[in-house]
Amino acid sequence: MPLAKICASIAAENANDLVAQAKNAFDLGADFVEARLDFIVTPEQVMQAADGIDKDRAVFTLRSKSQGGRFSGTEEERVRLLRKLAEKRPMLIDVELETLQANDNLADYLELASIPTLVSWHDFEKTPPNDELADIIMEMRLYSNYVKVVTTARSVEDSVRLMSLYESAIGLHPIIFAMGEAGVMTRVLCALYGAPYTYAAVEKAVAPGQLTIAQMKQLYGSIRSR
Ligand SMILES: O=C1C[C@@](O)(C(=O)O)C[C@@H](O)[C@@H]1O
Repeated sequence: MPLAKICASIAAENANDLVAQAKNAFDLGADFVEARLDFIVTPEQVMQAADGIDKDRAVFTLRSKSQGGRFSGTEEERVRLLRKLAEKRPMLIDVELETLQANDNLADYLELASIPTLVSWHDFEKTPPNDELADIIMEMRLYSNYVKVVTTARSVEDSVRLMSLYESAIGLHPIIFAMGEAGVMTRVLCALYGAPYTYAAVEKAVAPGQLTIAQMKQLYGSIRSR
């Protein structure tokens, strides 16, 4: 049994490239792919990309600019598109906590239709105190039992402290780790703390500190072989 599952983040500007990159990621040994659909330029291409990849092994993400994403349309358009993507029933649909809080209709639909939803929250500057992060997790709990909290580690201390947040997320399939150089250890360790998978890059990092699929496999492989 591999020690950890790997989810490759795929970012491309059109459907064909995204589908090709997803195939490449699976060939390289990724267990899952995260389709960063917010990098795609038109809504038609977003839906075409969603149709082109193996949705049972895919996380669909349409990240807002306010949470570090690239989606260039209006918030109404993004929410409408999220709903259409959810109707495709991917393995998980990633929706930011603030999006669920601001859009009852979307939240109700995801719940009533039992769409597996990964509630996410990101901080691209720092790692707030753990009690603040625990409060965020409490709010996430209202929407799903899949949660993701991604912060930015400014120091190794931030990373070490962040790992104890797993205690506040029992039963929530938590994915908790930190971006940045000082956070790389958390990307590797999260699997040992019970995260269902860790994110990796195919080649180019989609977020600060992302390792490649090959690096992750090398690290986990050598833990296993001892
Ligand atoms: O939330 C995350 C994690 C991530 O930001 C990372 O740091 O690996 C990459 C994003 O694509 C994904 O949605």
